[in-house]
Order: sequence, then structure tokens, then C-alpha cells
Amino acid sequence: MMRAAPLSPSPDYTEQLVQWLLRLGLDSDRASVPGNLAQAAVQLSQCTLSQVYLSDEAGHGLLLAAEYRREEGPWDIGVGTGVDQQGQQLLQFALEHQRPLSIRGLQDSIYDTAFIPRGLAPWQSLLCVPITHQHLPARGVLLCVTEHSRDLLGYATTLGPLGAFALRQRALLQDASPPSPARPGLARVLRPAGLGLIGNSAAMDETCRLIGKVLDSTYTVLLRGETGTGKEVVARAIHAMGPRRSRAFVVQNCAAFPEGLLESELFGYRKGAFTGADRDRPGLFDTADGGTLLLDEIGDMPMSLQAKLLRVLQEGEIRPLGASTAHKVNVRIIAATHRDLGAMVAQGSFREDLYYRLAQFPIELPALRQREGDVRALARHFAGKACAAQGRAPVSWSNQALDQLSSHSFPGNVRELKCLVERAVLLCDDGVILPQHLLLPLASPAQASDATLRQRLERVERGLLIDCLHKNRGNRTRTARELGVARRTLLYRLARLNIPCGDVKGEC
Ligand SMILES: Nc1ncnc2c1ncn2[C@@H]1O[C@H](COP(=O)(O)OP(=O)(O)OP(=O)(O)O)[C@@H](O)[C@H]1O
Repeated sequence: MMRAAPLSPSPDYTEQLVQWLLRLGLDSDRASVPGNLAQAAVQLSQCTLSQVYLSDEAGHGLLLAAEYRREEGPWDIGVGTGVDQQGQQLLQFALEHQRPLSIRGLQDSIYDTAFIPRGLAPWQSLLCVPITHQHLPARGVLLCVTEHSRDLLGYATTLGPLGAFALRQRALLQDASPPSPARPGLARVLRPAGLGLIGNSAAMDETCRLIGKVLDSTYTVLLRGETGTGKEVVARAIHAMGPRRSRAFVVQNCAAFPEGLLESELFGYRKGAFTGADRDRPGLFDTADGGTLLLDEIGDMPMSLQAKLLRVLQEGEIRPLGASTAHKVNVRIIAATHRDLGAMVAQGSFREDLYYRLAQFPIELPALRQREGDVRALARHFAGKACAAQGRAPVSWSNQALDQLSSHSFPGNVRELKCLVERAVLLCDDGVILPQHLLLPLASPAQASDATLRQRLERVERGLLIDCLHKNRGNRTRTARELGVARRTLLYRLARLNIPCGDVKGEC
């Protein structure tokens, strides 16, 4: 295998390495060390995903301790997720031979890498770096993968010692810190910021506790909650943190298709099954085989399909349209709905037997108004993300703005809060979000019905202008063009409707 960069490290690379050494050396939180190491590995190797595996003291092999993805950041999973047999073999190979393993052209290699979570494109290159040293109480492996065909071996010369330094640091911190109190039942509770389980309210803690309980089981999960409470986010977290994480996560909205189409989407079909079926087509159950299928808006599934779904759940097999035989699938089903399925059963619009089968493990997602204190945490989180997405410096919050947010009822829950904060970031020009940037509706729905036609039209216009401005990243010339009005007219309307419009360079 050819050696690759950084055999002669560039000044940039050396500088980054020194910075990471410093950061790891100054880290005073033992739990964050593996995550920081994974982040360092992603940055230094320019890979897409990095994982840190540590040897289990009980001798059960290597367990995943941290993961970092370039686009999504850290996944705070905590030590505990095991890897399958093939994964163990690959990682143990590097560890036992005490030498790095670099594979290019992964898809054609003999190694089974199904244990690595999927990326947007298939992984092409991999690097396994053993982390061992005589003074280390635990050994580990650092894994880096990328969807590009690259020789990563050269990075092992720096990532290996960096890993050893990090694990040594972790051991020193363990010696120095008092044992942390055990949190029964929370060992597998995950708070992956990238997945959105943000918040410290009692309601969110309970949700996290339930997620932690069901992760490793095969139970069917029924997520119920108002619109925008994060049902899909939670479903993704259950998949991504559970043993199926390296396989597909598939979402199907049951309200989005008419009955026949939904059936063929889910079950697939054989050539000739109906006019236009000119080839065999696998369904989403096949796509999700080994992984997870989220059936969103399950309350909208037609009765005839409900019966077929029940059969899949009971027998674990599907029969595509036009097929004479059924075949086995191994899919974890998560169902989500904003409806009261119990009430639908009582009205006869949802099958009782399916309801009980789906609700094997129900999780009720709290509405935002029930999550005391979380609005602030979420607002800060969304503002940070919006600033990063727009490539601008982080904004801060005025207390009045946060107070106003906290007293808003958010009928659209987290989705509404997210949109509102993204708008506020765009509208705030001097780095501090003020109440006027929030554009919270001044009138309650009850008052709204008393509004005059003019007031109502203005409200609609206001929403439209803000959305269009948002879409055009605050550029008023493009916004005016898109709306088919003169720029002057747009500026006049913005001023008239009191939509903040500060000094955007080259604009107003
Ligand atoms: N806790 C959260 N942190 C960050 N983003 C979140 C959170 N909850 C929800 N979101 C965001 O809010 C939006 C709505 O979330 P999601 O689609 O999961 O809600 P839902 O309950 O499935 O909504 P619906 O019932 O309308 O389909 C998404 O953009 C999602 O990323």
C-alpha cells in the first residue's frame, strides 16, 4: 500500500495537530475525550466519519465510545454500543497486529463493513488505527472513513499517537475525578444534539428515558405527538443509536399516497402486476430490510392496508403485488401519528388488533409548551445552527426576546420555533436578537377573528414577505424580483409593515 499525506506534514496540518493536542490536553471532562478525538480525526484526515472504539473491561471486545460526522457533528452515544462479528474482526485485526489497516476500494474488498453507519454515498476508503501504549489502561481503535477513494495510511503516524495521548488524558481524568453517581435506567439515554433531542425539561428527560429503554429491543414503537414535536427526529435517533444503525432508515408518509400507490410503495410489485409494471420493483420493506421503517401518519393508513401491515408485523413476511409467494423481511417498525389512535379504534376507523400491535411501546412526545425551559435551549441551538449555515458570527439573545419566546404557546411546536428563530437570525443585523426580530403574532387567534379585512390581509402579506426574504437570504433586490414588484415598492411595504430592515451592505 502506498503511503499518503501527511508524510511531510504541511504547516497547516502541524498547526491543527498542535491545536488538537492542546485541546485534548486541557480537556477537563473525561466523557468528552473520545468525542473530541473523533472530531480531531475527521478534521485532520479530511474524512467524513470517525469513530472511537474502546476495549471493554469485561473482555467483550470493542465498544463504540464516540462518533463524529463531518456534517452533523458529534453523536453523544456514550460507551456501550457493540459491533457485529465482522466489525469486531476488522477492528481487532488492527488492534491485535498493532498496525494500522488502510483499505481503498472498500466495495470490492473482502472486508464486511456493514457495521459502519451508512453515509450519503457508499464508503470508499477506510483507516483503522490501533491505539495502544504500555501506559494505557484501555486500548482502542480509531476508525476513519470517507466516500472518496483515498489512501489514508499516512494519517496513522499522527492519529495513533494522538489517540494514545487522548486515552492517557482520559485515564488521568478518571483518576482525578470522583466517581459519578449511577443513573439507573439512563445508561443508554442519548442526547445527540445533531438529532435534536435538546432540552433538560422533565418531560424531555422522560422521553429520553423511554428511548433508552427501547433502543436495543425489537419492540414496535408508536410515537404520538402534536405536529412538529419531533416524532421523525426521535425515530431517527432510535434507529441511529440502536443495533440497526448501519442499515437503512426509511420513512414513508402514509398520508402522502392514495391507497394503491401506498401499497406498491411499501410492498413492491412483480412485473405485470398491473398496467405499467414493466419490471420487478422492491418495496420499502425490502429497502429497510435489516433496518428501520418509519410509518409516518399511520392514522391515515387505509383499512385494507392496515390488515396487510398487521400480517407483516405478525409473520415477518411480505408479498409484493402480483407475487405468488411471500418472503421474509426483518424490519423494525416505528409508527408515528398526531392522531388519537385509541379514539380512532373506538370510532372504528383504525383496526384494534393493529393498534395494540403497534403500540407495543408507545412514546408520547411532549408539546413544546409542556417542556419547561426548553424553548430557550432550543432557540439558542437553532440560532447557532442558522448562523453557521449562513456563515456569519454567532448572535446573542436579549433577555426580552427570550422572555417573549418563552411565553409564546407555539401551536406548531419545535418546527414553528425553528422557523421563527431562523427568521430572527436573518432579520437581526447587529448580532443581538431583539423582540422585534421575532415577529411573534401580536394577536391571539381569538382576537384575530375580530381583525378587519385590511388587518388580516396585512398579516398574510407580512408572512409572505418575510418568507420570501428568508428564502433569498435577505437580499431585497432578488426578493422584489421574485415577487414581481419594484424594489422601491418592496422597501415601502417592508417599512409600512414594520418588518425590520437594518443595514445590509449593498442593499437598502
Ligand atoms: N428537538 C428538536 N431539535 C431540533 N429540531 C427539531 C426538534 N424537534 C423537531 N425539530 C425540527 O422540527 C421540524 C419538525 O420535526 P419532525 O418532522 O420530527 O416533527 P414531527 O412531529 O414528525 O412533525 P409532523 O407530525 O408534522 O410530521 C424538523 O425540521 C425537525 O428537524
